[in-house]
Amino acid sequence: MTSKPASSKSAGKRAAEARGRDAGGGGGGAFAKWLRDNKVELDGVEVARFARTGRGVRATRDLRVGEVVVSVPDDAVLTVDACAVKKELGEFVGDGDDEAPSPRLDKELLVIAVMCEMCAGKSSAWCEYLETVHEAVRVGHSVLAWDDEQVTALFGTDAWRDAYENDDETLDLPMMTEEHFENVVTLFFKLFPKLASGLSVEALRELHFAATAMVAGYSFTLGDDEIQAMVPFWDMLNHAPPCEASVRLHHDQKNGCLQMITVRGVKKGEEVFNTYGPLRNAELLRRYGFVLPRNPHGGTTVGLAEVIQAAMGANPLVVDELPLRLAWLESRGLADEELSTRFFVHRTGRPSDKLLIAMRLLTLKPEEMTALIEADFDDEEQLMLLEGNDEERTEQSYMVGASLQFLGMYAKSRYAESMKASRLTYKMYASVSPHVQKHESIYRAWAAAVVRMDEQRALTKLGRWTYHPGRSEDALLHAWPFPVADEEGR
Ligand SMILES: C[S@@+](CC[C@H](N)C(=O)[O-])C[C@H]1O[C@@H](n2cnc3c(N)ncnc32)[C@H](O)[C@@H]1O
Repeated sequence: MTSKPASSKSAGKRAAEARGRDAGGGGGGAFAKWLRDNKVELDGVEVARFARTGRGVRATRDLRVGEVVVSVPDDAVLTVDACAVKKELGEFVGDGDDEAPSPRLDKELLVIAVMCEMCAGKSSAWCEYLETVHEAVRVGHSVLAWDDEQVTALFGTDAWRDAYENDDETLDLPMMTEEHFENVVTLFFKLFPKLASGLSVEALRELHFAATAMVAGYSFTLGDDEIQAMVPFWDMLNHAPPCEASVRLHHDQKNGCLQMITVRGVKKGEEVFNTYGPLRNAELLRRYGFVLPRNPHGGTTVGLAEVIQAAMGANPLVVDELPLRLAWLESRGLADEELSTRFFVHRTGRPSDKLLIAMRLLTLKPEEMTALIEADFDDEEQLMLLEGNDEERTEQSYMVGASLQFLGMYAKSRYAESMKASRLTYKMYASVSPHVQKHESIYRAWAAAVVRMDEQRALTKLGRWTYHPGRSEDALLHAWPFPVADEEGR
């Protein structure tokens, strides 16, 4: 786990940051000139500051649905293909035609591209744009800038796990940042030392953290080819949940530009929102460094190890047959050797279908497990027998329910603070601003409490969901999945 200690910043740097925070407006005249020079067209919108969301985009007149309010020429967009070190990045990864594309590498290459453009300073075609983004990231709350004590408040949350432990290739940045620096970035700059412009390893590390936060918080994934891109001005819009967003994004192939088109009317003076997706607070915090106190998207995940522990609470016999049962789950894509599989619990407490299947399997009696293994899934009669008679189903659903109760309890003990303490922190600091420098630590403690509370609530509700009087056996006993994952090539 890594974090850049905020406390190590010099007083001068802090003062400069405070000035940046107080500067208001839209990143200064240099950025505005850069937008004009690069033919970025704005119609009815401008950069402005808002009390709740900080810098964002404001409507300068009433906007109707279907208007193109921002148009960014393709060649103003920063991608690996457009950057000044395209050739070097190509050499670094090889032509790679035979290899499966790695979604993680695409993002990591854009981070290196951003680093090289920043090292190039004024000679970069994106200089003033990147400076504006860099300044925002320096005064923002990317988890990469949290010190060790601040990070501790996130222990047990999905935000913490995905930022520091999860090595799933498809996850968005930031993830495994320190490993990326050691294993990819240092190799690149060893191969092309001139591109580092004489920066020491430590300075490169710091630049890498900044570039990672910039790509994590500001980049877009474009088109069916999923090209990673920094799109100037598009990235000035703040986030709202999908149902509240004011614009959609569109590539106008004919005119070679990226457009932002309104999907709802916006009154003059109001903020224009993009949506970064249906994201929970754990994701908003990890990727962008902020949370929404009233976020319609929530829930949490539980790990396979927690699921096994809970199942063993209800059915101690699982211990003897664990390898067999895990192999069955693995064959259905519901487990893995490292026990890193995770299962979703909805914000209402509803467990995912996969979690219900795993629990049912882990709490079966040994003879029921044998029948399941021997079942011919093509034989409907056998399948009906497998589903059991009324008495067996009542017993199975009781076992699933009991294990889910244990699961809620066990999983809640993984957090740094109890739910009561999280709620207290949340209430105490409810009016804290993310944009005031002296609130930096308090905002981070508050944001961590919001993330914990969302997750702890979902786990508490998991217990209530399970024993809701209206819950039927069928809701607890998910049908056995067929076919086997391997046979389907999944
Ligand atoms: C793509 S940028 C948007 C422009 C950014 N506000 C700026 O000044 O450069 C994403 C960053 O904006 C901030 N942000 C976006 N949506 C927000 C919201 N609804 N509330 C608070 N901050 C938000 C977060 O700091 C996030 O990392």
